[in-house]
Amino acid sequence: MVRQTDLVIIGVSAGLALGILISCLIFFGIRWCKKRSAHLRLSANESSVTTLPIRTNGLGTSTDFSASLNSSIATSRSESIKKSSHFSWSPQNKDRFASASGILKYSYKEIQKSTQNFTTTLGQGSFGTVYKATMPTGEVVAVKVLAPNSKQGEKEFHTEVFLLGRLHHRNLVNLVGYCVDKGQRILVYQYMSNGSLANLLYGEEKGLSWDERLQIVLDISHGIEYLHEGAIPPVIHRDLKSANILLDHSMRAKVADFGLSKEEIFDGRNSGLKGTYGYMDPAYISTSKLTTQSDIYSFGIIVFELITAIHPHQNLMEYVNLAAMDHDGIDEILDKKLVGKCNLEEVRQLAKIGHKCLHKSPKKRPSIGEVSQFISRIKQRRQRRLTEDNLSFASNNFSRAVSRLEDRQVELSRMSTISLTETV
Ligand SMILES: Nc1ncnc2c1ncn2[C@@H]1O[C@H](COP(=O)(O)OP(=O)(O)OP(=O)(O)O)[C@@H](O)[C@H]1O
Repeated sequence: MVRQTDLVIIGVSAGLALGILISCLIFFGIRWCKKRSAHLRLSANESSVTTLPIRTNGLGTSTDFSASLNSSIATSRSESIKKSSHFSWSPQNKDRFASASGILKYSYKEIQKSTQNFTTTLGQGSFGTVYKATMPTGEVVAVKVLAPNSKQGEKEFHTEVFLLGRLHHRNLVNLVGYCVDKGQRILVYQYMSNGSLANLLYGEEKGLSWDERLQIVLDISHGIEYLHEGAIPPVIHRDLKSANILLDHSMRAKVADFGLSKEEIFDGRNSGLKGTYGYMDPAYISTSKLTTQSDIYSFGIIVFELITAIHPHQNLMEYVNLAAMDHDGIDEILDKKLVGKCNLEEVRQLAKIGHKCLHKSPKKRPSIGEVSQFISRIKQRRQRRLTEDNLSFASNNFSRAVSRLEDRQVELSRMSTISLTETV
């Protein structure tokens, strides 16, 4: 016969087991629900972002623009996926592509390892510290770690990831990944080995050639053209400046920091004055009305930085206004490193574009598409002139060689006549 105490023990044990089972079911049930709702939220975000259209026509005559636009959007995502050879599309790895258009999501540990425990500092910005990192694929990237005291909130950080994730162009510094882990927020960008335009203009370096400057200003205008005329809704950078233009290994320029700490989707809302002193459109300062034309103003300032190597904080505008009084006024404020090494007519043409961009009235400033066309024309004319110069140099050389040959022939025939006379 079963004793009464045994019955009690069996009853208590069964009760306990049942209790544990029910608690487990509740615990896992809650976790599943949480995961599911997070997943649904993410999917909703993804679809809302990936369906944001990118305009591919009506971009003026900027020749390679729409092609590069289409291909850059289509290929950069799949390339970044393909490039990660260590990475396979398995259900566990699905999380890596949680962001809008497939930019990679990294763990804090991965970032820590790739930056050798955050010892490879590239620089310091208002957002936080930037480190050089080598990813497991061998790809070198720049990693921006949001400072813990940064005003940039969680929500804005995610907006940036979703916004930058959909913007891809050869003249923008692309966002290739991000990390939200262990209370840290990190952005992973393409690495730009030649640093910022500001460093190249104002640093100790030997200086940029006129050819390089023309290519840089055209690259910048193409980057802005994509933001203003390629993206829907248009994206206003709001902080264009030489410090935010980065250069890659072949000195091609890319616009950086777009939207990092600025609300930039054009929605007509007034979200407070944002930008950098010296680059900010005076019309925007006085009216608080934000349009793409404010970026054109800042671009105009960069044009004159490239011509003069005078920083806007060193009275650049005063020099520029004085120079505007004469046809050749700009010659007086030309960067010393360019004197005698550039075509002054081209400098004046570029300065003319710069002046148009700085027009007091935003409506009278050219669109970025027009700016790109003006600069392209200067480059094309330059190219033609250089080719003609080369041809005429080659033909001069040829005529000199021919005349030397003729002289030689005369000399030879003269010598043979002399030797004949001597024999006779
Ligand atoms: N993608 C990159 N590749 C290489 N270097 C970079 C990259 N991004 C930033 N840097 C370097 O890191 C430094 C800090 O950059 P960051 O963009 O954070 O600040 P900033 O633009 O100089 O200033 P702010 O954030 O105040 O506008 C700069 O000197 C820049 O040269």
